[in-house]
Amino acid sequence: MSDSLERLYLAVLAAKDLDPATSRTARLFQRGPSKMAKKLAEEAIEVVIDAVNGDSEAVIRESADLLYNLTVLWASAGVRPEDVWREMARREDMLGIAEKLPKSPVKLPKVASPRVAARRPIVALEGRVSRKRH
Ligand SMILES: N=c1c2ncn([C@@H]3O[C@H](COP(=O)(O)OP(=O)(O)OP(=O)(O)O)[C@@H](O)[C@H]3O)c2ncn1[C@@H]1O[C@H](COP(=O)(O)O)[C@@H](O)[C@H]1O
Repeated sequence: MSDSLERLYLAVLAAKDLDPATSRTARLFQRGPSKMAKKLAEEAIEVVIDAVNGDSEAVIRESADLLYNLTVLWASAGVRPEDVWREMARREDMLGIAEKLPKSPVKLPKVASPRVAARRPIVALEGRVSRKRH
């Protein structure tokens, strides 16, 4: 996956200075970051709609369009795929540390914290509302 995104990113860089009349990518670079952002958002919304409609084939197609538009915005913003991979690796490392936390049960404080106490009336209210509905 990261290999094909890197190839796509390089293809986008190679196309950005082509003739906007023949290259979609060059056209997006000519129109600038706000147009790129709009296209990216449109593709994201299409993925969301297709997912909600249960159309997995369309989700796959629109996801590929979404990734293309994401690489265009990265290129415009001076962000390289490896910058994103580094951030992902950093997060994986953090999760790795979390997994190494002691597995013995954590003792809860005897007195509920103010946050938990403050939530109690809301829970009771929710209970009353749902009883009225039935
Ligand atoms: N990989 C892609 C790629 N994937 C998806 N798209 C998108 O293809 C979609 C086109 O689908 P449609 O014809 O249905 O167009 P549309 O969304 O209805 O309408 P518009 O996007 O034209 O407004 C657009 O949303 C593009 O954003 C891509 N456009 C270009 N590339 C690659 O980008 C490189 C540069 O290509 P050019 O931009 O053509 O120079 C090449 O390697 C291309 O293969």
